[in-house]
This record gives sequence, structure tokens and C-alpha cells, in this order.
Amino acid sequence: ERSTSSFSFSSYHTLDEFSTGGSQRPAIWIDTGIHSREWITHATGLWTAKEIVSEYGKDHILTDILKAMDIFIELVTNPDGFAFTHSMNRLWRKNKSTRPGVFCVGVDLNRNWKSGFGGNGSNDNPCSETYRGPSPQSEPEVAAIVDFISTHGNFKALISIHSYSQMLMYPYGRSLEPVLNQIELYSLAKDAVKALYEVHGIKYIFGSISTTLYVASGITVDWAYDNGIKYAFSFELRDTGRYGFLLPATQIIPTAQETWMAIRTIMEHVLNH
Ligand SMILES: O=C(CO)C[C@@H](Cc1ccccc1)C(=O)O
Ligand SMILES: [Zn+2]
Repeated sequence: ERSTSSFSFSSYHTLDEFSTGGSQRPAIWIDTGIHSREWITHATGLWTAKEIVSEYGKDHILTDILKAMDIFIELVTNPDGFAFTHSMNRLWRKNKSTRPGVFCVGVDLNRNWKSGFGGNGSNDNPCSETYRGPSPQSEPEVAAIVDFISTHGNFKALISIHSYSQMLMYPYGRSLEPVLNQIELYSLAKDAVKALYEVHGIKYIFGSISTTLYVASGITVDWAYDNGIKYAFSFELRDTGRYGFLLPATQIIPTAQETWMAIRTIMEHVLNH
């Protein structure tokens, strides 16, 4: 049984050795920080990675998940934007791409995906905060994920984490039309937000993106769903507006703890279906 105690850190290893199950293993994708100002998401992702590594062999549900599936977490999905929030503009959202003759900077990486690209809830004005970019997957940050997930070919779930609003949502964003397994996703989201609530009493609402929040096109979870990942979710973490993107660091661990219980609930369902 693989654990950090039995893994030799004093020798060199191949990529495949870092998974106990080879490359075609069922996998779960988590991304945080696709919007650079949403700092609570990077911090939550990092804590979650620590939790997964340290709880393997102790938490039976997690251990069963990791015995059957691989978990991939991309912590800083918009690194140029993230650096900019530290150096120049704390509230920067987009990436930092520039194009000749285009005065404004950055593409909204949650509008640049092929599925529904260019639809309502995205903008073709480069100065807009929801600028979709010149074409689907024009941005390297998005193209790299598309390439990784597509060539791996066995992802069962995708969780794309945003802040703030305290919501757990699933496709579609691009339309009000319910997805085929809407009843299953609604029920799973309900269980997940209940598990979250039981940790610190924080209330989330849940449902499809378009009916719970607003219509948004070219988004991560619609692409995942349309590419065979039937368990695609987006979180909006704490809070509901008191601090917003400027959530105090004192709330990082409580937020991560409760979010993990929701994520684990989703993973356990994926494992059993
Ligand atoms: O980032 C947000 C808060 O900064 C809101 C998110 C809401 C959203 C999240 C996931 C999928 C579609 C939309 C967005 O507009 O992209
Ligand atoms: Zn966001």
C-alpha cells in the first residue's frame, strides 16, 4: 500500500511511479485560481493537496478513492494574473495576454473554452472583464488543460473552483436547458453542500450555473461536460460579499476544511458510479 512513509524520497522516480495505478487510471481534475483575484481558491487548493497526502491511509473514504482513481490539482491556473494581483492590481481577474493593436490586456479564462464559445454571458470586447478571447482555446492556460485532459482520456470528474458567493453549481452555464443527468447532479450537490454545512454551519445554494447564478458561455464545466465528464462542478467559495475577494486569511483553513467535505462527497459518488 503506497504511503508517504514507504515512498523513497532519496531516489529518482518516473512520472508513472507517482501514481499507484498507471496512466489510464480513472482521474479527477481540480483547478483553482483560474481567476487570479480569487485568492481563497489557491489557498483552499493547497490545503486540500496537503489533506489528501496526509490523510491517505487514515481517512477510509479518501483511501478508497485514491486506490481507484488519480487526483490532479492545478493550483495556480492563471499564474500571470496571480503575480499581477500581488504586484500591481489585487482585483485583476483575467490572464495577461496581449495582442497587436489591442489596447486592453487579458482574456477571461472562464469564457475561452470551446463549448458554447461566443454565446451569451461572454464578451467580444477586449476591455471587458468577461472578454472571451479571439477564438476558443486561444489562451495557453486553457489549451494546456484541454490537451492534458483530452490525451489522458479517462477523467471522470472536474471541479473548477471560484470565489465568492457560496454556491455549488453544475452545467449548463450557456443555456437554461437541463443536462441529461441533472437529477443526479442536483442530488449530489445537495449532499455535498450538506456535508459542507456540517463543518462550520456555512450555507451554500446549489443548482445549474445558468439558473443559480447567470448565463455564462465558453466556461470550463460546460466544456468538461460536453467532453464526456458527466460529473462537472464549479464552486463559489466564501463569502457572500462582506469581504468578497478580500476574504481574511483567518478564514482560509475553515473554508478549506468545509470545502474538502463537499469535494470528498463528490469524489465518493464518482467512485461508486
Ligand atoms: O468568477 C466569478 C466571480 O469572480 C463568477 C464566475 C461564475 C461562474 C462560475 C463557474 C462557471 C460559470 C460562471 C464567472 O463569472 O466566471
Ligand atoms: Zn471566478
